[in-house]
Amino acid sequence: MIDEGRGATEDTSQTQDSGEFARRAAELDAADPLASYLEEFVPVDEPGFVAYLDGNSLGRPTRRAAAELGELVRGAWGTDLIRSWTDGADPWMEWPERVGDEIAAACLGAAAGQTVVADSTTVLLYKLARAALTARPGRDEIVLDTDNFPTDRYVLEGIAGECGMSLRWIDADPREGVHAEQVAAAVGDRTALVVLSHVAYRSGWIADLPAIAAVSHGAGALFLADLCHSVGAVPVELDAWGVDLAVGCTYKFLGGGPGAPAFGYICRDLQDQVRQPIQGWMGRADPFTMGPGYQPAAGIRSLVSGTPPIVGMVPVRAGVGLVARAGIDAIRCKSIELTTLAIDIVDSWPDALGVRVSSPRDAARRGGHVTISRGDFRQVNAALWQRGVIPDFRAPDGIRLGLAPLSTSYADVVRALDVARTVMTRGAGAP
Ligand SMILES: Cc1ncc(COP(=O)(O)O)c(C=O)c1O
Ligand SMILES: Nc1c(O)cccc1C(=O)C[C@H](N)C(=O)O
Repeated sequence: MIDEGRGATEDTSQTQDSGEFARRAAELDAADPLASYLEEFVPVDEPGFVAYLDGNSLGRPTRRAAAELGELVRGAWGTDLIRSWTDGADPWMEWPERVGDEIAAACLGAAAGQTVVADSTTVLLYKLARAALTARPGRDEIVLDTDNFPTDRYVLEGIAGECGMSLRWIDADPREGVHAEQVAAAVGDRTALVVLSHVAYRSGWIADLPAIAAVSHGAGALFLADLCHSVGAVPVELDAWGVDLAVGCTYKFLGGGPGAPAFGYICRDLQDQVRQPIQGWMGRADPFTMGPGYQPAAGIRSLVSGTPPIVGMVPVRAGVGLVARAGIDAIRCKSIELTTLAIDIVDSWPDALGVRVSSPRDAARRGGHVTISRGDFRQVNAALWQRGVIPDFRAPDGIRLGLAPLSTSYADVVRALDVARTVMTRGAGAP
Protein backbone atom coordinates (compact mmCIF):
# COMPACT_ATOMS: atom_id res chain seq x y z
CA MET A 1 0.00 0.00 0.00
CA ILE A 2 1.02 3.58 -0.51
CA ASP A 3 2.20 5.26 2.67
CA GLU A 4 -0.37 8.04 2.95
CA GLY A 5 1.43 9.49 6.00
CA ARG A 6 4.52 10.53 4.04
CA GLY A 7 2.69 13.48 2.51
CA ALA A 8 2.97 15.39 5.79
CA THR A 9 6.66 16.23 5.28
CA GLU A 10 8.17 17.88 2.21
CA ASP A 11 10.60 15.59 0.36
CA THR A 12 13.57 17.92 -0.13
CA SER A 13 15.69 15.21 -1.72
CA GLN A 14 13.16 15.09 -4.57
CA THR A 15 13.75 18.76 -5.41
CA GLN A 16 17.50 18.20 -5.41
CA ASP A 17 17.39 14.99 -7.47
CA SER A 18 14.96 16.32 -10.04
CA GLY A 19 17.12 19.44 -10.46
CA GLU A 20 20.11 17.24 -11.27
CA PHE A 21 18.16 15.04 -13.67
CA ALA A 22 16.58 18.09 -15.29
CA ARG A 23 20.06 19.46 -16.00
CA ARG A 24 21.18 16.11 -17.47
CA ALA A 25 18.02 15.95 -19.59
CA ALA A 26 18.56 19.50 -20.86
CA GLU A 27 22.09 18.58 -21.97
CA LEU A 28 20.90 15.39 -23.67
CA ASP A 29 18.03 17.22 -25.42
CA ALA A 30 20.38 19.97 -26.60
CA ALA A 31 22.75 17.40 -28.11
CA ASP A 32 20.02 15.08 -29.45
CA PRO A 33 20.48 14.54 -33.21
CA LEU A 34 16.84 13.39 -33.40
CA ALA A 35 15.39 16.37 -31.49
CA SER A 36 13.82 17.88 -34.62
CA TYR A 37 11.60 14.78 -35.01
CA LEU A 38 9.62 15.83 -31.92
CA GLU A 39 8.00 18.46 -34.15
CA GLU A 40 6.84 15.81 -36.62
CA PHE A 41 4.09 14.64 -34.25
CA VAL A 42 0.62 16.09 -33.71
CA PRO A 43 0.84 18.00 -30.40
CA VAL A 44 -1.30 16.83 -27.49
CA ASP A 45 -4.04 19.42 -27.05
CA GLU A 46 -4.94 18.99 -23.38
CA PRO A 47 -4.46 21.41 -20.48
CA GLY A 48 -2.13 20.00 -17.81
CA PHE A 49 -0.72 17.32 -20.10
CA VAL A 50 2.78 16.33 -18.99
CA ALA A 51 4.17 13.45 -21.06
CA TYR A 52 3.17 10.43 -23.13
CA LEU A 53 5.08 7.31 -22.13
CA ASP A 54 3.11 4.66 -24.01
CA GLY A 55 4.63 4.79 -27.48
CA ASN A 56 5.23 1.05 -27.14
CA SER A 57 1.49 0.43 -27.13
CA LEU A 58 0.02 3.15 -29.33
CA GLY A 59 2.43 5.50 -31.07
CA ARG A 60 1.53 9.18 -31.45
CA PRO A 61 0.19 10.37 -34.81
CA THR A 62 2.54 12.11 -37.21
CA ARG A 63 1.61 15.42 -38.83
CA ARG A 64 2.29 13.75 -42.17
CA ALA A 65 -0.30 11.08 -41.43
CA ALA A 66 -2.91 13.76 -40.77
CA ALA A 67 -2.01 15.58 -44.00
CA GLU A 68 -1.81 12.46 -46.14
CA LEU A 69 -5.09 11.02 -44.88
CA GLY A 70 -6.73 14.29 -45.98
CA GLU A 71 -5.00 14.05 -49.35
CA LEU A 72 -6.17 10.48 -49.80
CA VAL A 73 -9.76 11.47 -49.13
CA ARG A 74 -9.62 14.36 -51.58
CA GLY A 75 -7.35 12.85 -54.22
CA ALA A 76 -6.79 9.13 -54.78
CA TRP A 77 -10.07 8.17 -53.12
CA GLY A 78 -12.26 11.28 -53.60
CA THR A 79 -11.26 12.08 -57.18
CA ASP A 80 -9.61 9.06 -58.78
CA LEU A 81 -12.04 6.69 -57.09
CA ILE A 82 -12.00 3.04 -58.19
CA ARG A 83 -9.24 3.75 -60.71
CA SER A 84 -6.77 4.10 -57.83
CA TRP A 85 -6.73 0.35 -57.31
CA THR A 86 -5.07 -0.36 -60.63
CA ASP A 87 -4.06 2.88 -62.38
CA GLY A 88 -1.56 5.65 -61.71
CA ALA A 89 2.00 5.64 -60.42
CA ASP A 90 1.23 3.94 -57.11
CA PRO A 91 -1.77 1.60 -57.56
CA TRP A 92 -3.40 0.46 -54.34
CA MET A 93 -3.27 -3.17 -55.50
CA GLU A 94 0.50 -3.07 -55.00
CA TRP A 95 0.49 -1.46 -51.57
CA PRO A 96 0.75 -4.68 -49.51
CA GLU A 97 4.12 -5.51 -51.08
CA ARG A 98 5.20 -1.87 -51.53
CA VAL A 99 4.60 -0.83 -47.93
CA GLY A 100 5.99 -4.20 -46.79
CA ASP A 101 9.20 -3.44 -48.65
CA GLU A 102 9.32 0.06 -47.12
CA ILE A 103 9.11 -1.44 -43.60
CA ALA A 104 11.63 -4.14 -44.54
CA ALA A 105 14.17 -1.61 -45.79
CA ALA A 106 13.72 0.86 -42.91
CA CYS A 107 13.68 -1.53 -39.99
CA LEU A 108 13.63 -5.27 -40.70
CA GLY A 109 16.97 -5.87 -42.40
CA ALA A 110 15.09 -7.76 -45.11
CA ALA A 111 15.51 -7.64 -48.87
CA ALA A 112 12.49 -6.72 -51.00
CA GLY A 113 9.85 -9.30 -51.88
CA GLN A 114 9.52 -10.96 -48.47
CA THR A 115 7.16 -8.67 -46.52
CA VAL A 116 3.51 -7.67 -46.93
CA VAL A 117 1.12 -5.48 -44.97
CA ALA A 118 -2.29 -7.00 -44.25
CA ASP A 119 -4.77 -8.04 -41.58
CA SER A 120 -3.99 -7.65 -37.87
CA THR A 121 -1.00 -9.13 -36.06
CA THR A 122 -3.25 -11.81 -34.60
CA VAL A 123 -4.60 -12.90 -37.98
CA LEU A 124 -1.22 -12.79 -39.70
CA LEU A 125 0.33 -14.76 -36.85
CA TYR A 126 -2.31 -17.42 -37.40
CA LYS A 127 -1.71 -17.48 -41.15
CA LEU A 128 2.07 -17.62 -40.80
CA ALA A 129 2.07 -20.31 -38.11
CA ARG A 130 -0.33 -22.47 -40.14
CA ALA A 131 1.74 -21.82 -43.27
CA ALA A 132 4.92 -22.90 -41.47
CA LEU A 133 3.35 -26.21 -40.45
CA THR A 134 2.71 -27.06 -44.10
CA ALA A 135 6.50 -27.04 -44.62
CA ARG A 136 7.14 -29.47 -41.73
CA PRO A 137 4.72 -32.38 -42.31
CA GLY A 138 5.03 -35.26 -39.87
CA ARG A 139 6.19 -33.08 -36.98
CA ASP A 140 3.62 -32.47 -34.27
CA GLU A 141 5.01 -29.98 -31.77
CA ILE A 142 5.08 -26.19 -31.49
CA VAL A 143 7.48 -24.58 -29.01
CA LEU A 144 6.36 -21.34 -27.34
CA ASP A 145 6.80 -19.57 -24.00
CA THR A 146 4.59 -18.90 -21.03
CA ASP A 147 5.18 -15.15 -21.01
CA ASN A 148 4.53 -14.32 -24.64
CA PHE A 149 1.79 -11.81 -25.43
CA PRO A 150 -1.65 -13.39 -24.86
CA THR A 151 -2.67 -13.35 -28.52
CA ASP A 152 0.38 -15.43 -29.47
CA ARG A 153 -0.43 -18.03 -26.83
CA TYR A 154 -4.11 -18.14 -27.71
CA VAL A 155 -3.54 -18.39 -31.47
CA LEU A 156 -1.09 -21.25 -31.01
CA GLU A 157 -3.39 -23.04 -28.57
CA GLY A 158 -6.12 -22.77 -31.19
CA ILE A 159 -3.86 -24.10 -33.95
CA ALA A 160 -2.73 -26.98 -31.76
CA GLY A 161 -6.37 -27.98 -31.25
CA GLU A 162 -7.23 -27.56 -34.92
CA CYS A 163 -4.21 -29.41 -36.29
CA GLY A 164 -3.70 -32.07 -33.62
CA MET A 165 -0.37 -30.61 -32.50
CA SER A 166 1.14 -30.53 -29.00
CA LEU A 167 2.48 -27.38 -27.41
CA ARG A 168 5.83 -27.45 -25.62
CA TRP A 169 5.98 -24.52 -23.21
CA ILE A 170 9.22 -22.80 -22.22
CA ASP A 171 8.90 -21.33 -18.72
CA ALA A 172 9.96 -17.74 -19.28
CA ASP A 173 11.10 -15.55 -16.42
CA PRO A 174 8.66 -12.59 -16.53
CA ARG A 175 11.45 -10.21 -15.49
CA GLU A 176 13.54 -11.32 -18.43
CA GLY A 177 12.42 -13.45 -21.34
CA VAL A 178 13.42 -16.54 -23.25
CA HIS A 179 17.10 -17.53 -23.49
CA ALA A 180 18.46 -19.47 -26.47
CA GLU A 181 19.61 -22.25 -24.10
CA GLN A 182 15.99 -22.78 -23.04
CA VAL A 183 14.97 -23.09 -26.69
CA ALA A 184 17.80 -25.55 -27.30
CA ALA A 185 16.53 -27.68 -24.41
CA ALA A 186 12.94 -27.57 -25.70
CA VAL A 187 13.32 -28.39 -29.41
CA GLY A 188 13.66 -31.89 -30.84
CA ASP A 189 12.83 -34.01 -33.82
CA ARG A 190 9.09 -33.53 -33.23
CA THR A 191 9.32 -29.73 -33.31
CA ALA A 192 7.78 -28.15 -36.38
CA LEU A 193 7.83 -24.54 -35.26
CA VAL A 194 9.25 -22.24 -32.58
CA VAL A 195 7.33 -18.98 -31.91
CA LEU A 196 8.78 -16.25 -29.67
CA SER A 197 8.79 -12.47 -29.32
CA HIS A 198 11.89 -10.44 -30.08
CA VAL A 199 11.22 -7.91 -27.31
CA ALA A 200 9.13 -9.21 -24.39
CA TYR A 201 6.00 -7.09 -23.97
CA ARG A 202 6.25 -7.15 -20.20
CA SER A 203 9.93 -6.81 -19.28
CA GLY A 204 11.36 -5.42 -22.52
CA TRP A 205 13.92 -8.29 -22.68
CA ILE A 206 15.54 -8.66 -26.10
CA ALA A 207 15.73 -12.30 -27.14
CA ASP A 208 18.79 -13.47 -29.05
CA LEU A 209 17.03 -14.10 -32.37
CA PRO A 210 20.06 -15.30 -34.38
CA ALA A 211 20.91 -17.87 -31.69
CA ILE A 212 17.26 -18.97 -31.41
CA ALA A 213 16.96 -19.30 -35.20
CA ALA A 214 20.13 -21.41 -35.20
CA VAL A 215 18.96 -23.80 -32.46
CA SER A 216 15.53 -24.10 -34.10
CA HIS A 217 17.15 -24.99 -37.41
CA GLY A 218 19.53 -27.38 -35.66
CA ALA A 219 16.46 -29.41 -34.68
CA GLY A 220 14.97 -29.11 -38.16
CA ALA A 221 12.27 -26.67 -37.02
CA LEU A 222 11.21 -23.30 -38.40
CA PHE A 223 11.33 -20.10 -36.36
CA LEU A 224 8.60 -17.42 -36.34
CA ALA A 225 9.41 -14.15 -34.54
CA ASP A 226 6.86 -11.65 -33.19
CA LEU A 227 8.44 -8.23 -33.72
CA CYS A 228 5.61 -6.08 -32.29
CA HIS A 229 7.77 -4.48 -29.59
CA SER A 230 10.99 -4.22 -31.55
CA VAL A 231 10.06 -2.92 -34.98
CA GLY A 232 11.04 0.74 -35.24
CA ALA A 233 12.86 0.74 -31.88
CA VAL A 234 15.46 -2.04 -31.98
CA PRO A 235 17.48 -2.95 -35.09
CA VAL A 236 16.33 -6.19 -36.72
CA GLU A 237 18.24 -8.18 -39.34
CA LEU A 238 15.79 -10.86 -40.44
CA ASP A 239 17.75 -12.00 -43.49
CA ALA A 240 21.12 -12.12 -41.73
CA TRP A 241 19.73 -13.77 -38.60
CA GLY A 242 18.07 -16.62 -40.49
CA VAL A 243 14.56 -15.92 -39.17
CA ASP A 244 12.08 -17.91 -41.28
CA LEU A 245 8.87 -16.02 -40.64
CA ALA A 246 8.00 -12.85 -38.75
CA VAL A 247 5.01 -10.76 -37.83
CA GLY A 248 4.62 -7.37 -36.22
CA CYS A 249 2.29 -4.48 -35.66
CA THR A 250 2.61 -0.99 -37.08
CA TYR A 251 0.74 1.02 -34.43
CA LYS A 252 3.54 1.23 -31.85
CA PHE A 253 6.92 2.67 -32.93
CA LEU A 254 5.82 2.97 -36.58
CA GLY A 255 2.92 5.30 -35.74
CA GLY A 256 0.31 3.52 -37.89
CA GLY A 257 -2.57 4.40 -35.53
CA PRO A 258 -5.21 2.39 -33.67
CA GLY A 259 -6.03 -0.83 -35.50
CA ALA A 260 -3.42 -0.24 -38.22
CA PRO A 261 -2.67 -3.34 -40.30
CA ALA A 262 0.21 -5.67 -39.46
CA PHE A 263 3.16 -6.87 -41.51
CA GLY A 264 4.21 -10.43 -42.24
CA TYR A 265 7.54 -11.74 -43.51
CA ILE A 266 8.37 -15.09 -45.09
CA CYS A 267 12.01 -15.56 -46.10
CA ARG A 268 12.39 -16.03 -49.81
CA ASP A 269 13.69 -19.62 -49.66
CA LEU A 270 10.59 -20.75 -47.82
CA GLN A 271 7.96 -19.00 -49.89
CA ASP A 272 7.46 -21.89 -52.33
CA GLN A 273 7.22 -24.47 -49.56
CA VAL A 274 4.47 -22.94 -47.44
CA ARG A 275 0.76 -22.49 -47.97
CA GLN A 276 -1.25 -20.09 -45.81
CA PRO A 277 -4.76 -21.19 -44.85
CA ILE A 278 -6.98 -18.24 -45.85
CA GLN A 279 -7.32 -18.49 -49.61
CA GLY A 280 -8.82 -15.17 -50.66
CA TRP A 281 -9.09 -13.57 -54.04
CA MET A 282 -6.45 -10.91 -53.35
CA GLY A 283 -3.80 -13.58 -52.78
CA ARG A 284 -4.66 -15.39 -55.95
CA ALA A 285 -2.58 -15.18 -59.10
CA ASP A 286 -4.33 -12.50 -61.19
CA PRO A 287 -7.37 -11.85 -58.96
CA PHE A 288 -9.39 -10.06 -61.65
CA THR A 289 -9.73 -13.16 -63.81
CA MET A 290 -12.13 -14.28 -61.06
CA GLY A 291 -11.83 -17.79 -62.40
CA PRO A 292 -12.54 -21.12 -60.73
CA GLY A 293 -10.20 -22.55 -58.15
CA TYR A 294 -7.47 -20.92 -56.09
CA GLN A 295 -3.97 -20.58 -57.46
CA PRO A 296 -1.69 -18.72 -55.05
CA ALA A 297 0.02 -15.62 -56.37
CA ALA A 298 3.78 -15.94 -56.75
CA GLY A 299 5.97 -15.09 -53.78
CA ILE A 300 4.96 -13.13 -50.71
CA ARG A 301 1.74 -11.83 -52.28
CA SER A 302 0.10 -15.16 -51.51
CA LEU A 303 0.05 -14.16 -47.83
CA VAL A 304 -2.63 -11.57 -48.66
CA SER A 305 -6.23 -12.78 -48.40
CA GLY A 306 -8.73 -9.94 -48.86
CA THR A 307 -8.84 -6.30 -49.93
CA PRO A 308 -5.74 -4.44 -48.70
CA PRO A 309 -6.40 -1.89 -45.89
CA ILE A 310 -5.38 1.20 -47.86
CA VAL A 311 -6.69 3.84 -45.43
CA GLY A 312 -4.84 2.10 -42.61
CA MET A 313 -1.60 2.02 -44.56
CA VAL A 314 -1.42 5.81 -45.12
CA PRO A 315 -0.22 6.62 -41.56
CA VAL A 316 2.04 3.54 -41.64
CA ARG A 317 3.83 4.92 -44.69
CA ALA A 318 4.23 8.30 -42.99
CA GLY A 319 5.63 6.71 -39.82
CA VAL A 320 7.96 4.35 -41.66
CA GLY A 321 9.20 7.31 -43.69
CA LEU A 322 10.23 9.04 -40.46
CA VAL A 323 12.01 5.92 -39.18
CA ALA A 324 13.83 5.56 -42.51
CA ARG A 325 14.92 9.20 -42.42
CA ALA A 326 16.05 9.12 -38.78
CA GLY A 327 17.79 5.75 -39.20
CA ILE A 328 17.15 2.77 -36.93
CA ASP A 329 20.68 2.90 -35.45
CA ALA A 330 20.26 6.51 -34.34
CA ILE A 331 16.82 5.63 -32.96
CA ARG A 332 18.32 2.76 -30.97
CA CYS A 333 21.07 5.02 -29.55
CA LYS A 334 18.46 7.48 -28.28
CA SER A 335 16.29 4.65 -27.01
CA ILE A 336 19.16 3.34 -24.86
CA GLU A 337 19.83 6.83 -23.48
CA LEU A 338 16.13 7.34 -22.68
CA THR A 339 15.71 4.01 -20.90
CA THR A 340 19.02 4.47 -19.04
CA LEU A 341 17.88 7.89 -17.83
CA ALA A 342 14.57 6.42 -16.65
CA ILE A 343 16.35 3.64 -14.72
CA ASP A 344 18.83 6.09 -13.17
CA ILE A 345 15.95 8.25 -11.95
CA VAL A 346 14.09 5.27 -10.48
CA ASP A 347 17.33 4.11 -8.83
CA SER A 348 17.67 7.52 -7.17
CA TRP A 349 14.29 7.18 -5.45
CA PRO A 350 14.28 6.40 -1.71
CA ASP A 351 14.16 2.66 -0.90
CA ALA A 352 11.07 3.42 1.17
CA LEU A 353 9.08 3.91 -2.05
CA GLY A 354 9.59 0.20 -2.74
CA VAL A 355 9.83 0.49 -6.54
CA ARG A 356 11.72 -2.23 -8.41
CA VAL A 357 13.13 -2.11 -11.94
CA SER A 358 11.71 -5.18 -13.73
CA SER A 359 13.49 -4.69 -17.05
CA PRO A 360 17.02 -5.83 -17.89
CA ARG A 361 19.65 -3.44 -16.55
CA ASP A 362 21.98 -4.44 -19.36
CA ALA A 363 21.07 -1.96 -22.13
CA ALA A 364 22.08 -4.49 -24.79
CA ARG A 365 19.29 -6.80 -23.59
CA ARG A 366 16.67 -4.05 -23.07
CA GLY A 367 14.18 -2.87 -25.70
CA GLY A 368 12.33 0.44 -25.94
CA HIS A 369 10.46 0.33 -22.66
CA VAL A 370 11.28 0.07 -18.96
CA THR A 371 8.97 -1.69 -16.55
CA ILE A 372 8.92 -0.73 -12.90
CA SER A 373 6.97 -2.65 -10.27
CA ARG A 374 5.19 -2.09 -6.99
CA GLY A 375 2.12 -3.75 -5.51
CA ASP A 376 -0.22 -0.78 -5.93
CA PHE A 377 0.83 0.31 -9.42
CA ARG A 378 -2.66 -0.18 -10.86
CA GLN A 379 -3.85 2.73 -8.67
CA VAL A 380 -0.67 4.73 -9.23
CA ASN A 381 -1.07 4.38 -13.00
CA ALA A 382 -4.66 5.65 -12.75
CA ALA A 383 -3.45 8.60 -10.66
CA LEU A 384 -0.76 9.37 -13.24
CA TRP A 385 -3.30 9.38 -16.09
CA GLN A 386 -5.33 11.94 -14.09
CA ARG A 387 -2.22 14.10 -13.81
CA GLY A 388 -1.32 14.09 -17.48
CA VAL A 389 1.36 11.38 -17.35
CA ILE A 390 0.45 8.44 -19.60
CA PRO A 391 2.36 5.17 -19.22
CA ASP A 392 0.44 1.86 -19.01
CA PHE A 393 -0.16 -0.78 -16.38
CA ARG A 394 0.37 -4.48 -16.98
CA ALA A 395 -0.74 -6.98 -14.36
CA PRO A 396 0.24 -7.98 -11.80
CA ASP A 397 2.26 -4.96 -10.66
CA GLY A 398 4.08 -3.28 -13.55
CA ILE A 399 4.01 0.22 -14.99
CA ARG A 400 5.59 0.25 -18.44
CA LEU A 401 7.43 3.41 -19.44
CA GLY A 402 7.34 3.23 -23.23
CA LEU A 403 9.86 5.77 -24.50
CA ALA A 404 9.39 6.14 -28.26
CA PRO A 405 12.64 7.83 -29.33
CA LEU A 406 11.24 10.02 -32.11
CA SER A 407 8.40 11.48 -30.03
CA THR A 408 9.88 11.55 -26.50
CA SER A 409 12.34 14.07 -25.10
CA TYR A 410 14.65 13.47 -22.17
CA ALA A 411 12.84 16.30 -20.35
CA ASP A 412 9.58 14.33 -20.77
CA VAL A 413 11.11 11.44 -18.83
CA VAL A 414 12.27 13.67 -15.97
CA ARG A 415 8.94 15.55 -15.73
CA ALA A 416 6.87 12.38 -15.86
CA LEU A 417 8.91 10.53 -13.25
CA ASP A 418 8.89 13.58 -11.01
CA VAL A 419 5.08 13.42 -11.03
CA ALA A 420 5.25 9.66 -10.38
CA ARG A 421 7.50 10.17 -7.35
CA THR A 422 5.21 12.87 -6.00
CA VAL A 423 2.15 10.67 -6.46
CA MET A 424 3.80 7.81 -4.61
CA THR A 425 5.11 10.04 -1.83
CA ARG A 426 1.77 11.73 -1.21
CA GLY A 427 -0.45 8.74 -1.98
CA ALA A 428 -2.30 7.98 -5.20
CA GLY A 429 -5.57 9.22 -3.67
CA ALA A 430 -4.19 12.67 -2.75
CA PRO A 431 -5.38 15.65 -4.84
C1 LIG B 1 3.88 -9.11 -28.86
C2 LIG B 1 2.51 -8.75 -29.38
N1 LIG B 1 1.90 -9.57 -30.26
C3 LIG B 1 0.67 -9.27 -30.74
C4 LIG B 1 0.00 -8.12 -30.34
C5 LIG B 1 -1.41 -7.83 -30.74
O1 LIG B 1 -1.82 -8.03 -31.96
P1 LIG B 1 -3.10 -7.33 -32.59
O2 LIG B 1 -2.59 -6.12 -33.29
O3 LIG B 1 -3.66 -8.34 -33.46
O4 LIG B 1 -4.01 -6.92 -31.47
C6 LIG B 1 0.62 -7.23 -29.44
C7 LIG B 1 -0.03 -5.98 -28.99
O5 LIG B 1 -1.20 -5.78 -28.99
C8 LIG B 1 1.88 -7.58 -28.95
O6 LIG B 1 2.48 -6.79 -28.06
N1 LIG C 1 -3.37 -3.24 -29.40
C1 LIG C 1 -3.84 -2.68 -28.27
C2 LIG C 1 -5.18 -2.27 -28.16
O1 LIG C 1 -5.99 -2.46 -29.25
C3 LIG C 1 -5.67 -1.71 -26.98
C4 LIG C 1 -4.80 -1.53 -25.90
C5 LIG C 1 -3.49 -1.92 -25.98
C6 LIG C 1 -3.02 -2.52 -27.13
C7 LIG C 1 -1.65 -3.01 -27.24
O2 LIG C 1 -1.03 -2.81 -28.24
C8 LIG C 1 -1.10 -3.77 -26.14
C9 LIG C 1 0.36 -4.02 -26.34
N2 LIG C 1 0.66 -4.84 -27.48
C10 LIG C 1 1.03 -4.57 -25.12
O3 LIG C 1 2.19 -4.91 -25.20
O4 LIG C 1 0.45 -4.65 -24.06
